[in-house]
Amino acid sequence: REPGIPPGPPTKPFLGNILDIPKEAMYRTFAAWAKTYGDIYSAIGRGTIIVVSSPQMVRELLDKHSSTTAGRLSSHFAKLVLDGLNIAFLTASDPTFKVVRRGLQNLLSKESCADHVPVQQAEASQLMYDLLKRPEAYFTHVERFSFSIVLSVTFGVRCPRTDSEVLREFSRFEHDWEHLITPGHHPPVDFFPLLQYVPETFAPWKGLCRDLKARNDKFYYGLLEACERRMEREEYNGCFIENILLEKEENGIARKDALAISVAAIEGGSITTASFMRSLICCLAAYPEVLERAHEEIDRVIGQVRIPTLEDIESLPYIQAIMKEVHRFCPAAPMGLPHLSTAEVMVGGYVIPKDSTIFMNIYGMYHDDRIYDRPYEFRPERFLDSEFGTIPGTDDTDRCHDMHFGAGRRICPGITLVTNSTTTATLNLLWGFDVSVKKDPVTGKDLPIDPQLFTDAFIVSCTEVPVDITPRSDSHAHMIRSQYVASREILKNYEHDLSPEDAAFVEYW
Ligand code: HEM
Repeated sequence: REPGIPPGPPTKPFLGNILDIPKEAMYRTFAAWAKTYGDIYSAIGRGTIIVVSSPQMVRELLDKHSSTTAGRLSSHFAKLVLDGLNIAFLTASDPTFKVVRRGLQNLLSKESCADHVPVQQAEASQLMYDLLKRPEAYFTHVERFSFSIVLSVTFGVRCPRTDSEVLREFSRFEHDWEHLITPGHHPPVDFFPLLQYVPETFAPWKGLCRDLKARNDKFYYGLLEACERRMEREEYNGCFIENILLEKEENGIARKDALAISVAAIEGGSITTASFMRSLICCLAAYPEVLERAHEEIDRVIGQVRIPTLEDIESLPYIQAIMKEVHRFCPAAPMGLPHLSTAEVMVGGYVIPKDSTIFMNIYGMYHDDRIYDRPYEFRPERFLDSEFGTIPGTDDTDRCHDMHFGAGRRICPGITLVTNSTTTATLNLLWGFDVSVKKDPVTGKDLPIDPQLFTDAFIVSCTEVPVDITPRSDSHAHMIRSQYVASREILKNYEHDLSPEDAAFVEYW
């Protein structure tokens, strides 16, 4: 440990804390260490790691010093595979970073997001219809829903089926990419840069990177070219790529940058949105009293004769509390995305050296029992008892509702889009369905589920659990079908050049 840096767990010679940091569920270890070492502590891994574990420290280090803490770690694999196409791996001084961030502002601003609402509502209608038909596949239905929204608003095409080739290809790439960058699966090239020069015979990861790059390019340039071909045929639907290319003289955004902006939205917005919906469904099954109270509120305020829409959330405080509690209980990115300090900074009397990796301990902050009463229980009413769900009397200075979206210059740009998607889907789900744990066919008792068990990935959710998702009545089911029929008018605008299987699906649903 360098002198003056925050304290932390004892280190071993040469290895620092590398052996203490588990590859899986690292956020649980970070949360436990915060109890011993406080709001800001350090660990030694690939260089100095700084972990911030209170809203005040987040404000100090990531917001106030954002000009020096908005870097990202360099990744040799990201350079080889993504070739600058994914903003999450670009450092803030990279010229593409500014262009992509500005483009995302354009695509995801509050005003632009208002234009995306009809697509989100229509996709939520299909999600409800899918849940009516095949509730047991809820895990993949929400994946399709999330992916189709970002695909529609960027490239102007949708994903009608959970088996659509475009989703299969995307998921396969994400899976292989995550495997490639998970520590322990391949030699740590960033740690020992000389490994870059090992001949390919002894470095199978080099071939793998080439293969992944080819697949990634084929996937995204394929979507871009399909959009350009549609534009040549003058089949417009107002998607982001169309707008950028039509106004390229005025906006000066190059084709590759337009692509990078769309890639950012797809990579950032697919799995995260699905993760929220997956955790919501698991928690509703595990806590039936929450669902009962949500039904009571929605029946009282909305009634059973219309399906709620986005604006209705304003008059449904308990459902707002449920949504906040899902983000608290299972934050999709439990450690955010690591930032890198690009100069030395002083915070809280400690030195944060240049090139430190900074993690925001989102999971730890949301599960601190000094701040949240019974943090491991799903209790939406905590957000009715106090604004931030904290124990009354807690010092809420610098606390905000968006902690799970990161901080500083790299804060998630998709907050409005995801809030609109998840709110619409949550309202539709709660209005129309009962969600309960499946029963054991022999004993008739609920099958055991554990909402504390999260998927093992960088973006997490509650795990897939055996649930029954059933319409609340025949009348609810009938209205869900009618809403889907009506939404077909909107969805059709995004159904160009479908594969024969997708075309058959949208015709004979
Ligand atoms: C539940 C949903 C979501 C959660 C919890 C979430 C969370 C986060 C977090 C924690 C970060 C890292 C912020 C930081 O470095 O401080 C991030 C970055 C990012 N998110 Fe989200 N996000 C969600 C949805 C979305 C959506 C819908 C989009 C786009 C349509 C999106 C696009 C991005 C992008 C492009 C970045 C990288 C920003 C950068 O590196 O400058 N996210 N998100």
